[in-house]
Order: sequence, then C-alpha cells, then structure tokens
Amino acid sequence: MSEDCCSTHLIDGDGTFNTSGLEAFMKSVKLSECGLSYAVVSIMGPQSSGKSTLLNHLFHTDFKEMDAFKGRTQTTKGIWMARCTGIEPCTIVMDLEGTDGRERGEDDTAFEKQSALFALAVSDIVLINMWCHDIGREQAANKPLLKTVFQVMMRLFSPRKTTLLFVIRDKTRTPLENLEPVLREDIQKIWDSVPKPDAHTETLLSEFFNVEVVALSSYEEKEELFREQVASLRQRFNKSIAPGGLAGDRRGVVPASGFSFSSQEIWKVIKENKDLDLPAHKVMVATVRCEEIANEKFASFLMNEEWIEVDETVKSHPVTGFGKKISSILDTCFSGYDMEAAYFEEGVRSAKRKQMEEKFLQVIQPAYQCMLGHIRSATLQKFKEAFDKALSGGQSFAAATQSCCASYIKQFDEGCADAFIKHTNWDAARVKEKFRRDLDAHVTDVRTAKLSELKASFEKKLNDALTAPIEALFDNAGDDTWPSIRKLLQRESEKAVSGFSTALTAFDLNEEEKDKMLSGLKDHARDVVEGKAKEDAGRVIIRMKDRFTTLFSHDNDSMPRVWTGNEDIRAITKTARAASLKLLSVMAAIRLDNVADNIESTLELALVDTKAASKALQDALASSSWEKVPASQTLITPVQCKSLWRQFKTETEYTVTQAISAQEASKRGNNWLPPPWAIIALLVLGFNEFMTLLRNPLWLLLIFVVYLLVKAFWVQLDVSHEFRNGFLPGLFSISTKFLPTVLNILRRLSEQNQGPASNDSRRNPALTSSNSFASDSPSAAHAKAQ
Ligand SMILES: Nc1nc2c(ncn2[C@@H]2O[C@H](COP(=O)(O)OP(=O)(O)OP(=O)(O)O)[C@@H](O)[C@H]2O)c(=O)[nH]1
Repeated sequence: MSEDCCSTHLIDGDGTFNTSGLEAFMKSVKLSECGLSYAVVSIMGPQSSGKSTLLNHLFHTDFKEMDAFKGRTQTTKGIWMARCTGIEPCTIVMDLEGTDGRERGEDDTAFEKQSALFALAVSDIVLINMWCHDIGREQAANKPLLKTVFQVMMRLFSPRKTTLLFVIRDKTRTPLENLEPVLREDIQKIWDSVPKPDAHTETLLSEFFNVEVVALSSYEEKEELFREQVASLRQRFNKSIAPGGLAGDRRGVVPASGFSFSSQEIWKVIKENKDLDLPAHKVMVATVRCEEIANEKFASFLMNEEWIEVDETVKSHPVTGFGKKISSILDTCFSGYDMEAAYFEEGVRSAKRKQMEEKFLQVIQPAYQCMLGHIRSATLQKFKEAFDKALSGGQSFAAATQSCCASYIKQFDEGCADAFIKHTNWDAARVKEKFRRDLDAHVTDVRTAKLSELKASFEKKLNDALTAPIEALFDNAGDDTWPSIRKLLQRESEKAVSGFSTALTAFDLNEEEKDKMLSGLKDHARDVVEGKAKEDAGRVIIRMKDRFTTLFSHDNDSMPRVWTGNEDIRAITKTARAASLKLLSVMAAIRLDNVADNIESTLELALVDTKAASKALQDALASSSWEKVPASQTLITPVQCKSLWRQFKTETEYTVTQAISAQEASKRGNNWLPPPWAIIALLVLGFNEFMTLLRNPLWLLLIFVVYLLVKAFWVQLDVSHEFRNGFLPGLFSISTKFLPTVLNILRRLSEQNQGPASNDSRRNPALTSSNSFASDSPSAAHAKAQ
C-alpha cells in the first residue's frame, strides 16, 4: 500500500484536533497544491456497520476494520483521515466514529453531533451507511443520525450544498427502485420533523442536500457481488467535482492550502458549541491564509539575493536596469501570491495583495529614491562637463544652455524610465523638478561667472584706456583738462559699451538685465576717472611743486636757468606759482558733468592776491565745500586748498631764496672793481709811489715778476677753494701745501728749460751725435744749453 493511503487520526475520541498530524498529512499528499481541485468525502453510520470496510474497498485506504471473529466492538474512535488512492481529483476521505456506540452510552450524543457537524462543514460528499433492513422501520438506527445531521445543518448559517449518499448495506432481494422511495420518504419525514429557524421553515431539503442512494450486497455473504458493486460505485467518485459529478454543484469550497487552518477553526467553533457561519468562516480562512501567503512572499523577497545585492549597491552606486530588476523580482513574488491565493475570496485576496504590495513598496521606496538621487547627481555632473565643453568649444552661452539642458533632461528622463518599477505609480516629477533647479542654478552660476569675467575684461580695457591718458592730462593740467577728460571718457565708454553689448547678445539676457550691465560698465568708466582724479588729487602738492620747479628753473626754451642777475625772479616766481595754482584748481573737483564753477577764480583771488582778497573770498576758503560742486565731486575742499597752498609756498620758498642768493652771488662775482671812492683815494694817496714807478721802470718789471709768482701760487694752491671752509683751516692747509708747491713750480721751470733741447735731439739724431761728440766736458755742454 502506498504512503498516500496511510490514514491519519485527525480528531481523537476526546475531541483533540491533531494539527501536526494534519499538516504532515497535507504535506505527504501535497494537498496545498490542489487549489480548489480536491474533494472531501466523509462517512457516517452506526457503529460496526462496515464503514471502514466499505471505505477501504471503495478508496483503497487502510482504515482499521473490526476483526469479524472478535465480535462487534468499536474500532474507529474520533475521526480518521486518508487520501483515496487512484481517484482524481485528489479526494480526502474521513472515517467518523460510529453513531449509537455502546462505548459512549446512549445519552452521550455530544461527540456524535460535533463530528456530524464537522463532516457536513468540510465535506463535499457525506456517505450515510445504513442497513437495508432499517428502511421504513420506525425504530431504524439511522433515524436519529439523520435527525442529527439535519439539526446540525441548521447551525450552518449558509450551508454548502452537500451530497448525501445513502449506502444501503446488505441489500435484500427487494430492488432498489422499491426501496429508494421509501427511504426518501423517511428522509423527507425526518427533514420535516426537524425544527428549523424562521429563515428556513419553508426551505426544501433539496436546497441544502443532493440525496443519492446506492445499495450494496453484504460483504460477508456476497463478497464477490459486494466488490463488483463497490468498484462500480468507485467510478462515481472519479471526477466527482466536475459538473454532473457526485459533488458537481458543491458550494463554498475552501482552497486546499487553507484546508488545515479551516478545519482546525471549524472544529474549534464546534467544540465551543457555537454556530458555524461558513461564509464568514471562509472569509476568515481566506484572510488568514492570504496573510500567511503574503508574509511568506515578503520574507522570501527580503531574502532574495538579487534584491539584497541591488539594495546594497544602490546605496553607493547607480544600478543599471534598476526598474527591470526590481520589477522582475516583484513579478515573481506577486505572481506566486496570486497563484497560491487564487482560490480564496476575491475581496480578501485582493485586499491582502494590496497590503502586501504596500509593504513591498515601503521597503523598495528608499532604494528607488537612492537610485533617483544617483541619476540626478550623475546626470548633473555629466551636464556640467558637457556644458563646460560646449562653452569652451566656442558655442554661444544661450545655445549651449539650450542644447545641454534639453539633452540632459532627456537623459534624466531616460534614467528615470530605467529606474521605473512597473508595479508602482511612483512619479519622478519632484526629483525632476529638483534636477531642473540644479541645472538652472549651475547655468546661473556659470553665467554669472562668465558675465563677471566679461565685465572684468571690459573694465580692464577701460582702465587701460583711461588711466594713462588721464594721468598725462593731469600732468599738464590746464583749462582744457576736464573737457579732454570728458571727451576721452565718452569715447572710451561708448567703445566699451558697444563691445560689451555685442558680447552680451550671446547670453540671452533680457533688456532690463542688459541695460543694467551696460550702465554698470558706464558707471565703472566714470568710477575709473573719478578714482584716478582722487588718486592724483592726493598727490597734488607734488605736482604743484614739480610744476613750480620746472617753470622756475627753466626758461621759455626749457633750458635750465642760470641766475646771472638779469632775471626778474619776482615775475618768474609769480608765473610759476600761477601755473601751480591752476593745477590746484583743476584738481580741486571732478568736472565730468560740465557744470561751471568758480573754483579757479576763487583760488586766484583768495590765494594769490591775498591783500586785495575780500573778506567774503577769505571766508569761501574756510568752507569745506565749493559752491555749485557737490561733495561727491569735490576732490580738494577749499580748506584743504588753503592749507596746501600754504604748504606749497613754504616748500617752494627755499628754491626762490636760493635763486635770489645765486643771483646776488653772481652779481658780486661780476663786480670785481673797487668802488669809485676807493679808486680816487688810491690815486690821491698813491701818487708819489706812482711817480716813483714811472721814474724807474725796473720797479715795474719787479712788480710784474712778483705778480706772476703770486698768481702762480694762487692757482697752484687753489687759495679761494682752501678758504672756503674758513680762514684758519685754509691757513693750515696752505701752510702744509706751500713747500711742495714751491718745489713743484721749480721742478716745472727746470723741466721747461730742458724740454726744447731733448725735443731737438729726438727730431735730429745726427745733431745729437755731433753734440755728444762735442760734449766731452759737461761744462761745455751746459754752456751750449745755456
Ligand atoms: N453483515 C455485514 N457485515 C459486514 C459487512 N461489511 C463488513 N461487515 C462486518 O462488520 C464488522 C465491522 O466492520 P467495520 O468495517 O469495522 O465496521 P465499522 O462500521 O467500521 O465499525 P466501527 O468503526 O467500529 O464503527 C466486521 O466484522 C465486518 O466483517 C457487510 O456488508 N455486511
């Protein structure tokens, strides 16, 4: 006998449900895989009425049978269960403890009722075993049993339609056709006699039961015939659940995977003596089972290696084909659930599926968000690179922005599509919005940087174009300085603004932004001029002094002046100062707006012609602002001008004094004749000496020689130079140099005397040889030389 047909004790005589036994049984017969394609058959009947014998012959099971030689004692206690062998679909058969058993006593019908209710609740077909001779008998053994069956049936709120197959045992010669009506009449009588709830008073028996009748010969007396009849009956159990089969119109079947839980619960309810609400029970079974299946699927998902890998990887890196991978795992899990929960209540099943999906998606959501984060950051990075490349490749800013944005938003969308999990309605719109903001922020940053770069370059050009010319204009500060600066500023500003405006067209700026930038550049140009003016105003004193010195120390031909005594230092000083004052007035204020002011006239009147200056003018210079000149345009305030002028005058005074001194010294140097009175005195007092000289001219010669000697000493000793440091140091210096100078003069004189002779000898060697011949005596030679 195969393992399939090994019977299991499902409920023992004490009413204890064998849960583990049922689970093991279900596993061994693989009942869970059957879905709705299975049938449950039970048998009820009096004790020792050959129930087990019939089942074993009918379904090839191994229920314990009574040993015929031991007498009619109870063999089956509680409920046993086995799988019918060789019958399709999978059919489970339950052998119930016999009714009216002597062992429990006549009054103990509790278990009988409980087991009958259990059998009715879980079975598609209930065999009611009865002796043939009981038919039509008032005291028939099966009558209480049927009463019980019908009574308990009322406790099922909405009973399933069960097939009651009456198996008449030990059939007599009376043909079945005659017996059946009697039996059906008995059954109807019993049905009618059973008290019913109000809802079912008019309910027909046929609404709850299919009644079938079969008669079998005695197993003990006509075994051969019995076997034949059982074999033919067996055929009726094949495909019993198909339409037209024994249980073809059954209702409310619990899916096979819920059979264990369902039967446990039913038994529990029965034991608690409660009524059985089968539809509610079915929902309850479906709820529990669907929950179990969903949990199973969820647990298997959490353990799924592919999911674990994806979940781990996505924390640090993007996963290619993320959506497909997750969708495929979910497909497997969800279709597994659908398959296993297929036969449970539709409502319960789909509600549980929804719950399960939510549970799954809660776990997957962080990974999905992570993935979107990767897509966002990776695409943004790529965008930045492409954008930089496009800009450095010479593409215009607006074109690069448009093409790169479009291309990388498309890439982002593709990435999101790749990450999309088909089981969800997750929308990447928020992340896309963020991504767009990222792009915009980057474009704005780059644009700001590029614009400021561009602006800086134009500003630099302006600086270069303005600074040096302005410096030069200030160097030559005069009446036309500010008009020239204004012209220069306008020309350079226009040039820069036009260049800048052309460059800005690439940035797709709106008019307002563009105008702002252009006016910014114009302002910068003005700032450069103002800054330069301020800078130069800080050095105005140096310029003034330079200008003064230049004009004072050079003549009209720019030649350095030599103070000979004929120059009009006063006039020169006045001119130089006037030029410096002009410079001060030019530098005193910024005159870019061409507003007339009276700075120059005020300064001239107040500083140059101080004596003639009115009190009002003096007061004007005590102010810290110029009339008609705003503070922002003031470079040097009147007070500062006054103090600068004072400083200028003080610092240039020395130059003038020097010039005057030089002029006087020069005058003194040129006037070597003594004053006329001294000449007359000399003539009067020296008349005698003069007459003496005229009388003896040798005196004249002597005086001349003495003069020559004194002159020689004067020149050699550089007497005027020596006395430069004072009389005493000069005297000392001359006394030390006197002797060497005398010797020097003597040596020179002697050299001069010898010089012509030696020169002659070099020019005429013949003469030299004759001379050498003639110079036998040194005295002769000396005489010759003399
Ligand atoms: N007269 C008669 N006796 C039978 C028939 N079939 C079986 N028996 C005998 O009846 C006795 C009881 O057989 P079981 O099959 O054990 O009866 P049961 O109804 O299962 O008994 P419990 O499980 O104790 O209720 C055995 O001795 C059988 O040989 C039959 O068709 N007619």
